Amino acid sequence: MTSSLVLDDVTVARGGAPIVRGVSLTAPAGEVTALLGPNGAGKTTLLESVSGVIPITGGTVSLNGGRLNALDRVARARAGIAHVEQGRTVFPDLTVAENILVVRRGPGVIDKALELFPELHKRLDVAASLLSGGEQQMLVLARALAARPSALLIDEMSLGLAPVIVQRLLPVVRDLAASGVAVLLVEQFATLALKIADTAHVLSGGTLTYSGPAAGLRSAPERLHAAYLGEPLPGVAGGS
Ligand SMILES: Nc1ncnc2c1ncn2[C@@H]1O[C@H](COP(=O)(O)OP(=O)(O)OP(=O)(O)O)[C@@H](O)[C@H]1O
Repeated sequence: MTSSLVLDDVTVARGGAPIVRGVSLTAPAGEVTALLGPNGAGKTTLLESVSGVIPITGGTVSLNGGRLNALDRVARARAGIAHVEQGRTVFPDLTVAENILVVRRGPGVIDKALELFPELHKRLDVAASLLSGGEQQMLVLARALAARPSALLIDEMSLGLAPVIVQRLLPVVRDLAASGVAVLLVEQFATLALKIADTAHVLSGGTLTYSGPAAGLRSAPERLHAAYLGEPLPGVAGGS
């Protein structure tokens, strides 16, 4: 069986109102799956329902064939879900090394987590609050990796970062996926996400309006635009 994160007909409500409706998608190990869509479409809500921050109200979420619905957030993390939430949530008073060791202790943990981030390796004893925004985002990613996840959910990695930093981070996300992780990437800058994504899904008004190869949107901005506006694209919407 190929390892992957699978959402089947997922519905999520907030404050009694349905926000996400009938979303089915697969994020396979080794690939970057982009989840795009306009503000308020429900992207963050969907990621939160996968990691267990909020419950799903219908459908199933499974990882590597195991159903996650009944598991709380901690159990889902143990099962292999890592969630990098919006806002670069480092522990500001802890050093770079300590931020990683919070997740896992043991020989080689820091070296392994920082394999893709040589700039952080030079600053192991620096308090996280003294890092730049880009370095903090790297640390959040490194910390997520320390848990050795099967699936990594990344919410708006580029928020507030200079384009040059985002350009540095994107290939890292690609490498991460190449190491065997299923990456589900929510990103406000669709063109950036499409550069590294294998597959893309567009969520508009809580439902998927495009599911297909990222290349299908990279080369056709008008299709991306139509999907953002909520126009289901024939033959590709709603699938996995
Ligand atoms: N805690 C909450 N209680 C009730 N409604 C909420 C809550 N959080 C978000 N919402 C609503 O859910 C909808 C989807 O929000 P969500 O943050 O998931 O969208 P998004 O696609 O991630 O948007 P953005 O790109 O702006 O972050 C919005 O209408 C929002 O107002």
